[in-house]
Amino acid sequence: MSIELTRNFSIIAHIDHGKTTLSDRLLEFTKTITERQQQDQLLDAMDLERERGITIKSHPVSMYYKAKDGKTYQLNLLDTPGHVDFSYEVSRSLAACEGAILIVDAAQGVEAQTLANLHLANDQELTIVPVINKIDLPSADLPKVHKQLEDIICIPAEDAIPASAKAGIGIEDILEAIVERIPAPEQPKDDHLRASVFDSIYDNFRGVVSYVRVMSGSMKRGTRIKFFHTPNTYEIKEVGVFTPAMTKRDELVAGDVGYVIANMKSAHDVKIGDTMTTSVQPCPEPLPGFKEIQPMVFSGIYPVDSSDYESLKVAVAKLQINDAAFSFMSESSAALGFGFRCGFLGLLHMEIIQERLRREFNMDIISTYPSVIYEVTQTNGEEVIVDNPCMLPEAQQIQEIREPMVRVYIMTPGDYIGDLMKLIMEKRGDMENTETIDDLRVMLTCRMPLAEILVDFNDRLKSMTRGYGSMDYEHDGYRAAKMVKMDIMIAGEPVDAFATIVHRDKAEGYGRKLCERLKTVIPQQLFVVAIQAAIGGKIIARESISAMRKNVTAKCYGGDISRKRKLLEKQKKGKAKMKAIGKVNIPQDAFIRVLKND
Ligand SMILES: Nc1nc2c(ncn2[C@@H]2O[C@H](COP(=O)(O)OP(=O)(O)OP(=O)(O)O)[C@@H](O)[C@H]2O)c(=O)[nH]1
Repeated sequence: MSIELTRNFSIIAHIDHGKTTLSDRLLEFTKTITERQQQDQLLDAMDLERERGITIKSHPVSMYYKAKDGKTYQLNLLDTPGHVDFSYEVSRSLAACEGAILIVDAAQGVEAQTLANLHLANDQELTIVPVINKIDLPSADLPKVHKQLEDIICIPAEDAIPASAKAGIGIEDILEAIVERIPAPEQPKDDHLRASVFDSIYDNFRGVVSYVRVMSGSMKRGTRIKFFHTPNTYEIKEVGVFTPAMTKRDELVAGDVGYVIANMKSAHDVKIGDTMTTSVQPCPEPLPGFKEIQPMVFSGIYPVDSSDYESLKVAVAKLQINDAAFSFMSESSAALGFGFRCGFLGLLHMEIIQERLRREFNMDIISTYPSVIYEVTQTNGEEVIVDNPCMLPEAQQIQEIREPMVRVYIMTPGDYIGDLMKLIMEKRGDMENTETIDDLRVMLTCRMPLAEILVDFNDRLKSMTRGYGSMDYEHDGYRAAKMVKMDIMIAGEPVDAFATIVHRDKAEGYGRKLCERLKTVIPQQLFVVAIQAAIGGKIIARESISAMRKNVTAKCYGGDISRKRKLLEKQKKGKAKMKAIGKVNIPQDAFIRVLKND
């Protein structure tokens, strides 16, 4: 297919505005996929994605469309993950396109994620084709959405294509707009191979499959390739396109979107955003935009039963071969035994990995409170990066601690602004902008510490706005803050699994909460147990559990010795599941309960 007849595009949208439904309709209309296949494809999707109703990852697809001008075009649709954890992948997919369809729900209007996605598309200077979806809904309000497009996004309302992905309205108009409005890929300036790797998956049988957009040159089976950010060279075993199944082709040329299989054995052999070129005649410099993926959120993962350590090690290593964004290192904790310190792109990524360990590997795991990365300047001038509260240098050795920040976009009905501003302040955020979107809604922009939105910010936003508020965020550098390490001591012994880095002003409140919660999960002992929160040796919160003599046989009056024995047996078993912290026995699930509840 000649380059003038190729169009590369993505679909961007707020969650639930109809991206998946529209993609399916485009595939159906171009007869790329039959209804029967569509069902199969749905069955193939990861369980997790279906349960959560979000698309985490999906394949690009090539379709052929005979346009009204009589010519047949190859349209390559690159899907983008719809979550900020994967925003680097989104930016690489967008960089491989010339245009994007921007879907806006006719009833809901522009949302926070619509804007965040649009920023990413504008950064890549893509041609935007706005589509107003769900016009079949009785609550659809086209004039309102038109006004929002003009006021907020600065797109002329007449450019927007009214559509219903569900009812099949406007599908042909969208395809025509892709052909007419989105430019063909640029003619390459020379013949050097330059292919941008925008995603990769790991296949148990074929190893790494790289998804690429070829910018110039060509490649086929036998071509020797190399990258700019990994050292090795590889020989290509197979190239092909997505129809949507992987379909072998003789060659990929400039303008094409397809896949490359070379003998790469681990997800770490190829980095997303890197440039693939030939090893014999490499292009002089890489394509722009590469970034090393940095994990932003860390958590310890431990086997509940310490004899499962080896199996857990095998499981995390397997996951890492699949997922280059996931990292781990062994660590040990006095409270939890041997386990791993794991790095994730964000909270959703963390949950996905934990779920996969549970489901695919049948691991019974416990994870510690998530932590972000802190940059620490020590008094001796040395810089250290801290991802584990236990590794924070002593207070007197610290000159400055900087924490990661995010810029948050919040869309909310105007009535809740007051409450939301309070929440933002409580979370140590700074308001940057308030903009009226329409008669009902307002968009707030603020800068907040990443650590503050990690756990419950979105939930509180949702409940505060009765579900009408939406948010999205992007990473925005580091800022100095008064962070301190808070220890939790049980009967005088610090328990490393509960150590956290908190803001000095919030330490008391958080310490009190943790102590109260621990009090409810630690069983009474034969002596009084003190639960204390401390900063650098100074106690800031305290609870105590009164002593009790536990006599399990008390209920068995008199005779029945076998029943007595049974109860004693049971008590012994119960003891085995306890973890001894100093002289206090803490039930294993106490950690789970306390850490989970947050
Ligand atoms: N009434 C109506 N409903 C639609 C239309 N398009 C999609 N929907 C419904 O809206 C819901 C969300 O659609 P999806 O296509 O899954 O949304 P999405 O944007 O792909 O969501 P993510 O994959 O989570 O980003 C589904 O229940 C669809 O059936 C439409 O044109 N009209």
